[in-house]
Amino acid sequence: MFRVLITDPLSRQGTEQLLNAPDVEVVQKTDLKKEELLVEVADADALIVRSQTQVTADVIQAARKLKAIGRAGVGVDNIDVPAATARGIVVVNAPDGNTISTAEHTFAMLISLARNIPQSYQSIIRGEWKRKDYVGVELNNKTLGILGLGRIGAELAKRARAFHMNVVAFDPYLTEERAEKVGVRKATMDEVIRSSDFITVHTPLTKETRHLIDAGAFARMKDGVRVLNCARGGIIDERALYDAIQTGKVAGAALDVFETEPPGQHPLFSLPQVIATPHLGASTREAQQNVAVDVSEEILHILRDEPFKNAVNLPSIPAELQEKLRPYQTLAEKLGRFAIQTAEGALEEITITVSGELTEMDTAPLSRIILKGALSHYLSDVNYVSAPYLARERGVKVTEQKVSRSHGFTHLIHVGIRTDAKETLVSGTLLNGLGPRIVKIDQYSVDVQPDGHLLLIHHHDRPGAIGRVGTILGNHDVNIATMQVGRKDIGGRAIMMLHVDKPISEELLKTLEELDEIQNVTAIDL
Ligand SMILES: NC(=O)C1=CN([C@@H]2O[C@H](COP(=O)(O)OP(=O)(O)OC[C@H]3O[C@@H](n4cnc5c(N)ncnc54)[C@H](O)[C@@H]3O)[C@@H](O)[C@H]2O)C=CC1
Ligand SMILES: O=C(O)C(=O)COP(=O)(O)O
Repeated sequence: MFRVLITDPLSRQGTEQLLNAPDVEVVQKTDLKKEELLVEVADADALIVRSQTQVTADVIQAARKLKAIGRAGVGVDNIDVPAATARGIVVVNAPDGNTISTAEHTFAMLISLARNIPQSYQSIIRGEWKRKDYVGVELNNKTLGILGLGRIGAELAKRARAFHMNVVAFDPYLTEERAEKVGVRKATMDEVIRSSDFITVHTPLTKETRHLIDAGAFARMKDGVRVLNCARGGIIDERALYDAIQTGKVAGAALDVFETEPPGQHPLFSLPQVIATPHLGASTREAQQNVAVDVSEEILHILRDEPFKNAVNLPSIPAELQEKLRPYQTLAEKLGRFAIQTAEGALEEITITVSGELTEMDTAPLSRIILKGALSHYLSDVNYVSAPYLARERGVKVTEQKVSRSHGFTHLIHVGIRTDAKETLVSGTLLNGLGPRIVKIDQYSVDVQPDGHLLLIHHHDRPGAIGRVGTILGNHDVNIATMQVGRKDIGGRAIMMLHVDKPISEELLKTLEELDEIQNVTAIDL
C-alpha cells in the first residue's frame, strides 16, 4: 500500500483517481507546522503540494521512503528540487492545467489596473462618488510587454491582441516563427522595458529571474508605465517597485504574488496605485480540477513504475521514444552493472557509446540507466533520477557518444570504465528473440547472457588451464552452468567467462588466482 500525503488544499473531484486506487492510502493534512510535516512525511511514498507547503531540504531528508513529489500547479520554487534529485526523488508538476485561469486572471488584473476598478469599488462602498479621481487609460493601441512567453504569456498575448494591444515579448527561447504565430513582436529585454505601457512577467522564479525587474529596469521604463506580476513574488524587486511608484515613474502595479506569502501588511499596500490579490491566478474550479487530475495520474504512474511525463528533474521523454527505448532498458542496466564490476580502482570516467540503429534515437535516458547500474555498485540509494547528479558530485566524468559502426550487429552499446588503475570496455546488444547479450569484453568477443553469478577470468592460453579451474570450482561445490573462452592469439592472453550456480567466496577467488596461468579473477553478480 502506497501512502500519499497531500499537504495543501486540492480539488477532491480531481483527486478521485487517487482516493479510489486500491493500492493507495491518501492522507490529507493541510496547514501543517514544520515539525508536523517532518513527522508526516517520514513514511510517505509520495507528497503532493501546491505553492504553500515549503518542501525544503530538511523535509526531503526526513522522508525515508519518498519516491515522488507532485506539484499540483506549475511553479516548483517552493520545492528544493536539487535536494530531491540528490535523493533520487522524482519531482513532477501539472504544467498545463492552470494556464488559461492564470492568463485570464492576469487579464482581469490588467483591465482592473487600467480602469482603477478595485480602488473605485472601495471608494463607492465608502459612500463616495469620485468620478474624477478614477479616470483610467484604454488598452486599445497600447503596448503590452511580456517577459516570459511560455504557456501563460502566450495565452495572455492572444487576449491582449483581441483588445487591440501591440504585444512585444522577450523570452530567451522565443523564435521568430513562434512570435508570429502568437501575434507578438519578438524583442530584447531592453526593448520591452523601454517601449511598453504595461509590463507583465510570466517567467518562473529562478536565480536568473530573481529581481529581473529591479531599480535599473524601472529607470529605463516609460514614465507612467504600469507593471503586473502574476507569476512569482521576487521577479519584481518589491522595494524598487515601491520607490518607482513613489517617484511617479510607475503609475500602477497589479500583484498576485509576493516575495513572502502571505505578505501581511506590506508597505506596497499603503500605495493607492497598487492593486493586489492573494495568489489567485490558478484558483478556479476548472484549473484546480485539471491540476489535481494531472498530478494524481502522474503520482500513480510513478508509484506503480509506469511511464510518466511531467518530471521537473528529468528530461522529458516523448511517449513514442519511451516505447522505442523500453526493450533496451534491461540491457543498459545490466551493462552498467557488469562493466563496473570488471573495473578496479577509483572510478574516473564512464563512456557510453551507442552504434547502429541506436544512433537515430535520443539515447540519453539509456545513459541514465547505465549510470544507475554502474553507480549502484558503490552507492545504496541511487536511481535514474539521482545517478547523473551523484556521478557529477563524485567527480566522475560521463561521456556519451554515437558511432556508426556496429560490427555486424543492428546496434551496440559500449560501456567504457576508466579508473585510476585501468580501462575496461564492455559491449552489449539485444539479440532478436534472445534478449540482452554481452558480446565483447575488452578485445575479446563473447556471447554472455547477463544474468546471475558470473566469473570473469583473465588467463594465459595454456593446455589444462580450463580443466584446473573446473576442478577447483568442483572441489568447492560450485556448479558451472555455462562456460566460454575467448582469446586473441594461440598461447596468448585469454579470458574465461563462466556462469556459476552460486556466489563465489573471496577465499575461492584467491584460490583460483593462485593458479600459475591465471592473472586475475572477478566475480560478477547481476
Ligand atoms: N499566480 C499563479 O497562481 C500562477 C503563477 N504561475 C507562475 O507562472 C510561471 C510561468 O508559467 P508557465 O507559463 O506555465 O511556464 P512556462 O514554462 O510555459 O513559461 C515560462 C517562460 O519563461 C521563459 N523564461 C525563463 N527565463 C526567462 C528570462 N530570464 N527572461 C524571459 N523569459 C524567461 C521561459 O523560456 C518560458 O518560455 C510559473 O513558473 C509560475 O511561477 C503559474 C501558474 C499560476
Ligand atoms: O501553479 C503555480 O505555479 C501557481 O502559482 C499556483 O499556485 P497554487 O497552486 O494556487 O498555490
